[in-house]
Amino acid sequence: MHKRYQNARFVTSAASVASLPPETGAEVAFAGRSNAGKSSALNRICHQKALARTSKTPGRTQQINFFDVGEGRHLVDLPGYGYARVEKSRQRQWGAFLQHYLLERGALRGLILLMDIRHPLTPLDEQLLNLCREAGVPVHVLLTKSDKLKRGQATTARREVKKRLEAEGLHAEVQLFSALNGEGLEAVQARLDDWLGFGPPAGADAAAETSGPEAG
Ligand SMILES: Nc1nc2c(ncn2[C@@H]2O[C@H](COP(=O)(O)OP(=O)(O)OP(=O)(O)O)[C@@H](O)[C@H]2O)c(=O)[nH]1
Repeated sequence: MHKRYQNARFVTSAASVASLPPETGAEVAFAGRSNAGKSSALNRICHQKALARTSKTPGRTQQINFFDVGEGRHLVDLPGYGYARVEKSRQRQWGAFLQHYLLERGALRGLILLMDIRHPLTPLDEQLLNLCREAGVPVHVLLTKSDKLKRGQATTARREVKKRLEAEGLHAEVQLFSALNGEGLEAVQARLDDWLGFGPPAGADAAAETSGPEAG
C-alpha cells in the first residue's frame, strides 16, 4: 500500500492572494464543482478520515487549504465552485483569485480536476480547463463516485469525457475514481508522486509503478 500521503497534515489556509503562503516546493491543486467529492477524495488519498472536511452542505469550503506531504511538497484544496447560493460578487472574487493562483503560482505542477461521473464537464469545469490551458498547467481528471455507475456505463463515461476533451484540444488524462471503494486510488497517487517529484514509494513493486494514471 502507498503510505506517503498518510502523513499529510494541514498547514495553512489562504482566502486572498495576499495570504498565500510562500512557495516552498512543488504543489498539486485539487479543484471541482461543489459536491464533486473533493474532500472525500483527499481524505481517501491520504488515508485520513477528516483531513479535508467532508460536508453534506455543498459550497462550504471557501478558502484554499494547504496540506504538507513532506519534503516541502503540498497538496492544495481549492474551494468547490458552482454552488448556486453563493452571491455573484463572491463568485467573481473567487474567480479572480483562482486565475491569479493558476497563472502566477510557480510551485504549481498540476491540477487534479474532480467531476462527478454522472455530471461531467459543466460550463464551469470547461472554464477551469481553459484557464489551465492558458496557464500551461497540466490537468488530470478524476471521474468521481464511479461506484454509482455500472462498469460498462463508467467505462463509456470515461471514454466520452476523454473524447470531448480531445475535441477541444485538451490533453488531460482521465481516470475513474471512487472514494467509497478505492477505485483509481493508486493511479492518482502515482500521478501525484510524479508531479511532486517523489520517487516510487518504499516497497513499491514494478506492477504498482506501471499502473498508469489512465488505469481504472
Ligand atoms: N457513492 C459515493 N459517494 C461519494 C463519493 N465521494 C463523495 N461522495 C458523497 O458525495 C457528497 C459530497 O462529497 P464531498 O467529498 O463532501 O464533496 P466536496 O466536493 O468536497 O464538496 P464541497 O465541500 O461542496 O466542495 C457526500 O455526500 C459524499 O459522501 C464516492 O466515491 N462514492
